[in-house]
Amino acid sequence: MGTFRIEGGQQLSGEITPQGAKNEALQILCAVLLSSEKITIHNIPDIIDVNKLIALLEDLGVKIQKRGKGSYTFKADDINLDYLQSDQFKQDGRGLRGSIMLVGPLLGRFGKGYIPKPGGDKIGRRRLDTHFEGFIKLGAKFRYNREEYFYGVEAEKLTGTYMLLDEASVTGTANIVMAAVLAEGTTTIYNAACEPYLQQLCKMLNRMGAKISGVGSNLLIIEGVESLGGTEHTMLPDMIEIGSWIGLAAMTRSELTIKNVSWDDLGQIPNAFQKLGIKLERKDDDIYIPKHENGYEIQNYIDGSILTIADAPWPGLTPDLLSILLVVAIQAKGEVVIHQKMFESRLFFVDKLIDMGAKIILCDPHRATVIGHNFKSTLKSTTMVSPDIRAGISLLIAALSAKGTSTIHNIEQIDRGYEDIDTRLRAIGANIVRV
Ligand SMILES: CC(=O)N[C@H]1[C@@H](OP(=O)(O)OP(=O)(O)OC[C@H]2O[C@@H](n3ccc(=O)[nH]c3=O)[C@H](O)[C@@H]2O)O[C@H](CO)[C@@H](O)[C@@H]1O
Ligand SMILES: C=C(OP(=O)(O)O)C(=O)O
Repeated sequence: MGTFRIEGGQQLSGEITPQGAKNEALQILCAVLLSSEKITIHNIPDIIDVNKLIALLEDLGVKIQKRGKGSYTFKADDINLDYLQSDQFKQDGRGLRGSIMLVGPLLGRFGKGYIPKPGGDKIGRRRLDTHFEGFIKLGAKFRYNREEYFYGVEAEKLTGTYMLLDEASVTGTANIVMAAVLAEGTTTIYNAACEPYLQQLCKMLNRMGAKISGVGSNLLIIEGVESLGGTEHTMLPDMIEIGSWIGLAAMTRSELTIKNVSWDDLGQIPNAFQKLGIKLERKDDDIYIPKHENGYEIQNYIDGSILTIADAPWPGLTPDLLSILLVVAIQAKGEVVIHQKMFESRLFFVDKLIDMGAKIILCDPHRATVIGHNFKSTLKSTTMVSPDIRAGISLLIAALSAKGTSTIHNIEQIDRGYEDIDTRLRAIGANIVRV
């Protein structure tokens, strides 16, 4: 179990460049299974989850070459489907959430796809019904081995159809799209998720010869094609990492520039931080955050009632930033309710923040009220364990703002989504070491 030691209370300054998007990378990497031709991908983040998925693809027989930092070529012209039944796969496939998206492309191209119950954050129930209901609608037979937690779908052929998803699942939509692009006839997916991750996936698939329309909306229409070719693709910057840097700047009262953020793909994210009173300036495609010497004040609603920040399927606010917004609110002037609607166990980490001196009431597993300090009192340093990726980065931000030396254990949870975080933090003046 890795550990960070952090000497808090420093003001940071400088520029930071976001890594390629983790959740986009997990979709795009699975899509390389859809073609026997060469696919080149750039801006792949060097993080634990992505590296685990690349290793899984290699074990499946995909020929992979590293071309430079973050750039790889993939050629899936000789796939070893027997590997999918091996104990090794049953072990490694569990290592991350994103591996679930191997199933759709395997089913679409080879008529069968298997996966052990995938891993990822333990942040409440994470069901897979939407994925498998979609595959079944396309004509696949579903089987589930309860003893081994092993899922499988098989089909002689997939046939396009209309489907209304029971929820706008991000990985579920990606999975079904990747199966449907090679189905016979037209598939219509209503209540599709439409995050930039999915938009990027659909654009890449269209460049490979797929026929997907409605990209960016919750109604996707996919005309099946016989086969797909090669392409080149570049990942967008990671919007959750961008939000994490905004939170860090505000909470440590630092002046930071976040480079090349792809503003137009950030949706509600800048707005959510601005509602907490944080000043952001758009400079070309960068975000400039000035030093908040006089703090930041939470905006109430027009009628004067207390602000609620809640997640919603895109184009609503992504749930992956709520833990960070919650931490930032600790030093704001005013009060806010953070309502995490999607996940059931993602707010329990606030106990640690309360130990550090934060004024937070956990109303129920989904809602926390934060009463801001307005920098009148500093958080106390402490020792903590990172429970999940976003709680981990939030605790790290809290530690960087606190007085004294804090220790964070289980930092693998942070490393699974943030590339070289300690080195990049030291480059802007943070006092953090990996021990
Ligand atoms: C690898 C990856 O891409 N992970 C992301 C993906 O996970 P993932 O694709 O696993 O998450 P889903 O979109 O399937 O659902 C997330 C949770 O939200 C609930 N839900 C979802 C849609 C909806 O309309 N209503 C609703 O309540 C689901 O029941 C589930 O508990 O999307 C999540 C939601 O943005 C993000 O937190 C994860 O970082
Ligand atoms: C919940 C997340 O990731 P995963 O779906 O991989 O667990 C996340 O990125 O915040």
